[in-house]
This record gives sequence, C-alpha cells and structure tokens, in this order.
Amino acid sequence: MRLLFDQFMKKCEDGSWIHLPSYEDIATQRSQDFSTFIHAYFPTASEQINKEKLSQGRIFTRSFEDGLGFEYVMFYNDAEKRIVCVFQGGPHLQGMPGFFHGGAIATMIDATVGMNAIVSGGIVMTANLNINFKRPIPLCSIVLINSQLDKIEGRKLLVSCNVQSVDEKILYTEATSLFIKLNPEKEFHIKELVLNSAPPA
Ligand SMILES: CCCCCCCCCCCC(=O)SCCNC(=O)CCNC(=O)[C@H](O)C(C)(C)COP(=O)(O)OP(=O)(O)OC[C@H]1O[C@@H](n2cnc3c(N)ncnc32)[C@H](O)[C@@H]1OP(=O)(O)O
Repeated sequence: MRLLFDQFMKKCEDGSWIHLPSYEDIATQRSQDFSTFIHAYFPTASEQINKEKLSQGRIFTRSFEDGLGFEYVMFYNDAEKRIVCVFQGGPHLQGMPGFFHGGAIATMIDATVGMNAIVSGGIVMTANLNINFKRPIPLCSIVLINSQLDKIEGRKLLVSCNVQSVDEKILYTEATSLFIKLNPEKEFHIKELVLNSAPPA
C-alpha cells in the first residue's frame, strides 16, 4: 500500500494527478452549508431525521477502527476526468470466508465514482449503480479502483469503473453509475473546495 501510495505521490509532482482529501475533511470544511442545502432539497425527509442522532453521524467508510475496515486513498487526474482509488479492506469487511463482502465492494465503488461525479458536477447523489462481480476479492488484499467520467448530459453524470489487482492481471469487478446533480445553478463550487483542500503533494 505504501509503495503504491508513493508511486502515485510521484505522479502528483508535475500536477497531472492530485492527492484528494478524504470526504471527512471536505465535509467538515463546509458541513453547515452542505447540510443546509441537502435538507432544503429534501424537506420531507429532513423532517424525519432524528436531530440528536445526527450529531453522531460519521462518514460510513471512515467509521471503522484503523486497519479493520476501509483503508483507501484517492488520486484525481483532471485532464482525463479519472480517479484511481488504492483500496485495502480490513478483516471486518468479510463476506464469504476469506473474501470481501459484495456490499463493501459496492460501497468503495460508490465512494470512488461518487467522488469523480462530485469533482465534475458539484453536489450529486447516486441514482443508479450497476455492478458485475466477476471474481471474488481476497480479504485484506490491495486493489485499484479505476473510475472514469464518461458523459455529462444536463444534470446526469455517467461514471464507470473497474476493480483490478495491483498487477492489473485480475479484473474483479466492473460497474457503471448514474449520478444526478442537485445544484445545477452551481451554488457550491465543490471542485474548487475538493482541489483546494487536497493534502500537499
Ligand atoms: C462534500 C462531500 C460530501 C461527502 C459525501 C460522500 C458521498 C460519496 C458518494 C456516495 C453517494 C451516495 O451514496 S448517495 C446515497 C444513495 N442515493 C440516494 O439516496 C438517492 C435517492 N434518490 C433521490 O433522492 C432522487 O431520485 C435523485 C436526487 C437521485 C433524483 O431526484 P430529482 O432531483 O428529483 O431528479 P429527477 O427529476 O427525478 O431526475 C432527473 C433526471 O434523471 C433521471 N433519473 C433519475 N433517476 C434515474 C435512474 N435511477 N435511472 C435513470 N434515470 C434516472 C430522470 O428521469 C430525469 O431525467 P430527465 O427527465 O431530466 O431526462
């Protein structure tokens, strides 16, 4: 994992790739604005949220103890509209004995294609996620999630991705997704926010 991280950090040196901050860091910076916007977009659903529990909310992928759940880092290439996520799931993500749970894989795919859509389109939500699980992924192995923005049609963003072994010899999973932009007027410049809060290369 460290070796791959260093390889991608090297690619960041000429500015073609950017080491993205975690969702937690992005959300913290604009959490009040972000939450106000989302709740205004979904007023009925917002009324049903237990406000006491809301304060305990945590980003799902960052809610496990270190090393047990989702360990990952993302790199973004603006020219190619791609994100590569280096992911090593921990032992608490087990499904079939010795392999990752499909829901854990789906979560990381959603997080990666979602980040690609957020950087490209602002505030978006997943409307559709189609996944083909082609090979089981050994528990605790390191994989690469390669995502690509394919098309923007009005409020719709189409993003595809695959999950491969580090040597790219095994194709574990393929997915396509549809995101819907909630802020067509671009009240939130999420791209700038994401890129400006990127950790130093
Ligand atoms: C800052 C860091 C934070 C950090 C946060 C980190 C998050 C990481 C990423 C995770 C993202 C998630 O998991 S999000 C959570 C899971 N997703 C959800 O809960 C979303 C639930 N769905 C919804 O609320 C809604 O359906 C929306 C918002 C997606 C769309 O509703 P809407 O805004 O009213 O738009 P609507 O008019 O229905 O649709 C707009 C256009 O899209 C089309 N459309 C809509 N849904 C579909 C669909 N499934 N398949 C095909 N087409 C569709 C419509 O036909 C229409 O086309 P046309 O007539 O215009 O041609």
